[in-house]
Amino acid sequence: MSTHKRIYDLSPAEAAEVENLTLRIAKEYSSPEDEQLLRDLPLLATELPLGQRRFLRDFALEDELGYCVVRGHTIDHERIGPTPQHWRGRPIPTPEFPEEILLLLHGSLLGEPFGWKTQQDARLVHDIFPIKGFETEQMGIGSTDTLTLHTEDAFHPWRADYLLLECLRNPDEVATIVSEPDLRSLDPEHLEILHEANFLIRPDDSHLAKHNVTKGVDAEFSEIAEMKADDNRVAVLYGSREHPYIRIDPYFMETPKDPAARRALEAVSDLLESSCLDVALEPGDILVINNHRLAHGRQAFQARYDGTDRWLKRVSITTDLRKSHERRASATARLI
Ligand SMILES: NC(=[NH2+])NCCC[C@H](N)C(=O)O
Ligand SMILES: O=C(O)CCC(=O)C(=O)O
Ligand SMILES: [Fe+2]
Repeated sequence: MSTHKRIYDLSPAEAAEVENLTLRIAKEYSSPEDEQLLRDLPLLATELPLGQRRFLRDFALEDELGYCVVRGHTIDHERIGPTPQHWRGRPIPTPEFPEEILLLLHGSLLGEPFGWKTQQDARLVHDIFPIKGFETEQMGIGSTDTLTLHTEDAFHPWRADYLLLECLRNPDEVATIVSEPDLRSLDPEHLEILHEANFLIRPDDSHLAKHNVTKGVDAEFSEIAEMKADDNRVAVLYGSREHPYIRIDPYFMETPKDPAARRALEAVSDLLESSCLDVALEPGDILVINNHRLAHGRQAFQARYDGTDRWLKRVSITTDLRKSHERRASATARLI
């Protein structure tokens, strides 16, 4: 059992300190994509309270828990304004640039922020809010259907090591679903099969060309299209046998033809479903997800579309930028 605490609650004094820090940094840089900001993040993060930094570092090093929450940041609802209708066409920087910096500072204590050329028009920090017309989609912008349990970008070998979700607004207390299964409870025969490369995980719909207007990334979208049909089988469990890591997104996986593989996938999917917990994020919470241990999703809800909708910010963090070198434009570029 891990000794790491699940929640770090900032004191009011710490929250004020952090707010001043992010407001100051926002004046010194131009946007979340500002290359100088990305270079400076770990240097700037040393100004976060020590307890907060230690909490994140311990979470990462112990590598036991699937998630933790840093709670108590101040969100200035006046300044950030209403929840937008779409993530496209926002001003640069956005009014919530200080909140984006806050998310990036947390990420920089765990690794390097990166983004996808094929997702949210290649932006580094993503918006998660309901968008009209996408209600029933299996994407963060959906609402009326449960967002089914998944590893973020499970299909991709360069998926995030950590995924950070920051809550700006959540008036209806819509829960993020977390599932941290005790994989050791699985049948040894299933465990064996899940550790072998038997499974096809397809790209999810957020990476489709039709949801993006980014120019000059035809090669990347073609690659996604190929990954929808290839025969690149992967293991669902990996790492140690005693405390395995998991990559899974049952909704976007193919049912294995082999009956034993099919039964093993069903068993781990059932275990995931029976290990679910609701975490309703509060404004000022940052949910830190260990993307090798936790599967996550979101409860269904009714969107308001009146500027008061639930609004999260999301960023992907890698501990190893080098593995995606071939796809990044330069050593310091963040888009893959
Ligand atoms: N089971 C799923 N719904 N998987 C896809 C997850 C949503 C996706 N990560 C997005 O950005 O919208
Ligand atoms: O809205 C949430 O709480 C989670 C969203 C999510 O998992 C996603 O967009 O991939
Ligand atoms: Fe997700």
